[in-house]
Amino acid sequence: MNSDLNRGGQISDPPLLKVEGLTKHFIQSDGLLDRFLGNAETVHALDNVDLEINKGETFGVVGESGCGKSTLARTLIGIHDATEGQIKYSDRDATDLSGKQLKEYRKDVQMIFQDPLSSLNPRQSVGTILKAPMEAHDIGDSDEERMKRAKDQLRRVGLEPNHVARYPHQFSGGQQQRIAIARALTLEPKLLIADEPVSALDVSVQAQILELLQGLQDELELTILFIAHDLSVIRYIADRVAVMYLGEIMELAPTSKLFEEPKHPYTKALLSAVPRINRDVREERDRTILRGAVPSPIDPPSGCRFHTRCPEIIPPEKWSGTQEEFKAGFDLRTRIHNEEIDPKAIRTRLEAKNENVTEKDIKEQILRESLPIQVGAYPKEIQDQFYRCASHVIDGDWSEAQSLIQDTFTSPCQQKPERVEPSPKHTVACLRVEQNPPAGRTDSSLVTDRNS
Ligand SMILES: Nc1ncnc2c1ncn2[C@@H]1O[C@H](COP(=O)(O)OP(=O)(O)OP(=O)(O)O)[C@@H](O)[C@H]1O
Repeated sequence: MNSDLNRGGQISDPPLLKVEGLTKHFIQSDGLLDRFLGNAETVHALDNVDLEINKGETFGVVGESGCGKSTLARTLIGIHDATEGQIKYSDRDATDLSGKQLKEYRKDVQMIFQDPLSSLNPRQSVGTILKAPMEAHDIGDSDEERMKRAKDQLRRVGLEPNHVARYPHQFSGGQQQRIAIARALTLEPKLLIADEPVSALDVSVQAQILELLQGLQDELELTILFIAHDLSVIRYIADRVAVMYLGEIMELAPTSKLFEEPKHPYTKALLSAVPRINRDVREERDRTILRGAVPSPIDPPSGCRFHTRCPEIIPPEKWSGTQEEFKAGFDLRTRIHNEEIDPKAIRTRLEAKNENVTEKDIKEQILRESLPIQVGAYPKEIQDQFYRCASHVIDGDWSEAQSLIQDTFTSPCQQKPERVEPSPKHTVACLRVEQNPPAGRTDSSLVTDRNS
């Protein structure tokens, strides 16, 4: 963290890195024939990501496994080609560099990884490992000078200069990460991309590496893009944070703002799972358990990608029940959409207890298992609709079941939300959040208004 920044990167310089509409799709197939026959699938690893990283700040990216954090890092550094979008580095388009400028970008932007050992050649001594990038970039006039620089970097990261003679396996995990950091520093980078650099380490070692990175940042005026799934690590190190879900940024804010006034329901759910650090502060936060698995990035939900799991999904204008009832019905809709109900298995389970199982029993059991609240809570016409859906599921007629339930359970959240700025430097992609809300108005009051 840069102490000169007021935790939010409020500086007037142009950003060091500016990303606009960055998209990375992977084509997944079993081979050329699949591609030829059109059987290949598209993995939406990253979609339409916009962000700016200011000089000297630590920009955090957080999200669950598979949300696209590493893809973002690897696309920024050029390991993956972007499918669409722009990466501007010091006002130059980094997706379109060649020759000297490309070499300069590759020198300026360095990366460290979660597992340092896999990025360190086990057959090379630490000295050889540290000299290699200098050789590739013509840094240092002689081998002696490069070796001297390698020793200086080892000292800088808290290791001994004579460690140049040792091999990676002779070090602990924390020391290996220090070697990886030293190697990145040999090129005097301006931006260090750290992809989960502490998540494989013991907690005490994690703290040492985080302190080392902070010290290096102050000493070398480094800009850091820090990727983690651990919110407490991000809270400790980052000036600003982007929260990712299924390849998209849901919320981006200065760290203190994000932790104290999260706006997006996904951020709120993530934060609710973090144990309270300050036990003196009686700030009770109920844990939000998100129902359902993260959807596949091959077929991500339309609109807000979080809507299928969102505890605050917005009912349509015509909905006259409660939000909780709508949410439960929408959960059933999602299970039917994903064909996640197995009526044969339900029948077998029921028959193990009772010989005379009727279709009505199976329908009731389907609704007991897949509708999070009791069917009796709904008006008669919706109950009838649920039973008809269950009949179609038993018949294997998924498309009938799907179109029947989507008539009632359709949400405005299935449309892409605009990004809004509820306060300066804080952007959120959620229909519940208003641009510059008037003082005293909470986001959840929107729901009340809709349903009143
Ligand atoms: N080379 C690839 N080919 C196909 N799919 C990929 C490739 N790399 C990543 N993906 C997919 O893209 C999605 C995003 O992966 P990514 O590794 O960026 O997520 P992540 O947030 O870094 O997760 P983790 O913390 O587990 O590494 C995942 O569904 C992943 O399976």
